[in-house]
Amino acid sequence: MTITITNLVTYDVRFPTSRTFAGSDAMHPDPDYSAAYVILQTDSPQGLEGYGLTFTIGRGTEVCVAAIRALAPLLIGRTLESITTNMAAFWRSLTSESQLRWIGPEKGVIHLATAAVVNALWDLYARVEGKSVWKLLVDMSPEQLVACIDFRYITDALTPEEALGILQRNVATRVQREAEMLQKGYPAYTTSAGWLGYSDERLRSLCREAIARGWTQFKLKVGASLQDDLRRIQIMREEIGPDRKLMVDANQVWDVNEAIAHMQALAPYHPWWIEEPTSPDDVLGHATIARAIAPIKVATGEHVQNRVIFKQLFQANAMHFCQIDACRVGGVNEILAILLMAAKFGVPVCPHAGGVGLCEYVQHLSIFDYICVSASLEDRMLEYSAHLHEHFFDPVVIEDGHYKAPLAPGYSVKMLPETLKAYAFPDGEIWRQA
Ligand SMILES: C[C@H](O)[C@@H](O)CC(=O)C(=O)O
Ligand SMILES: [Mg+2]
Repeated sequence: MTITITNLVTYDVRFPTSRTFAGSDAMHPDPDYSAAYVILQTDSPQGLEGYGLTFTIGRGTEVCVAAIRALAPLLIGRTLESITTNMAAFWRSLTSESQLRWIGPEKGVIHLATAAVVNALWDLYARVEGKSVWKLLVDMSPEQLVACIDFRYITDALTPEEALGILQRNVATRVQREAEMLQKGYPAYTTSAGWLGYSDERLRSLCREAIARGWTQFKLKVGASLQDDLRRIQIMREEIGPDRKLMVDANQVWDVNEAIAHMQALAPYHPWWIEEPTSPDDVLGHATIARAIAPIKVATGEHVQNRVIFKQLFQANAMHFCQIDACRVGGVNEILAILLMAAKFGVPVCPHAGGVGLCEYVQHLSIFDYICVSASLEDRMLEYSAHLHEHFFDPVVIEDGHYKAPLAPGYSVKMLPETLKAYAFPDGEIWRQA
């Protein structure tokens, strides 16, 4: 079926989560979870559209919307087929557009916008094929997958031939892992008990509720005063016991030496990883921290801007867990490059999902990663945060601490029309009442 993209519509959608401190951390104490949301309209007789978003936390969403509008002429008028037959070339045409590139390149707002548009395109592609995005990827041949990747700047770490080799060695056993995913789902951890703005009582009661629901792995926000962090980690450890996993997340507030000192003080509570201990751009700083605080591990990625910085983090042994974000880097195509580099360097991928729509996105990426790339669940888990799923047509389904594999066609981020209306900023009723 040949379909043409006829229009791109974008929305600024914001949820007032700062009112309850949901999503709060040491660097972002008052996030309003938000999305620069995209609809790709087409001439499909069935009315097929593609839906994508990039995650933001309030002010600045309008800047992402403007960047998405700047990219729109690169898609409007194109047939889906002309794009999918050479995905890598299409991706490069967006990220290397001769004038827009200057305001990146491949980073910041223009790259967030690229992600929204590229993800909307994958959503459309999957809907046309009648598959969920993970299944669309799983059904592609290794050659087709490699043809989606722009290898510019990463061939010193991963060549197309090596990427092909990784994918090919897993082909024979894909079917078993796909059946396992459909039956058991992908293991997860919860972030929802430990937001920084929650009181000690709330932290305690949310840990209890989460355990009752079957959660076995927990993340706690840290990075306030050491005294507060010690008190809060003690509460979480008391509640979850010595055997359940506890991870901590500082959201970039520390200098390198502060991170080391702080983590040495928290070490008696056995955190499994420290996430974003310092600036996401500081590759060598992460490596220094990783060496100094072993056996505590280092995780990062939600603010890592592109495959080039991920490459350096891998090359420098600077992170033990790779936390891809579905819309920080340039959408599915760039994620494929990062998953394959992670496999080559033997680093488990545990995606970032604390945000609106991120859980919906990353379930597809982790399920694909397991079936086709890593072929392992060891030390791997997907983040889960409990808020705002009710705004999607196909919200994530969690059972017993696992994500159920999504089966509906697309990438799962299509929002309800009433949500787009009520939470539109600044004119939706939620904001007019504020
Ligand atoms: C501002 C976001 O909620 C951020 O704190 C999420 C995050 O760091 C995570 O989920 O990890
Ligand atoms: Mg984080």
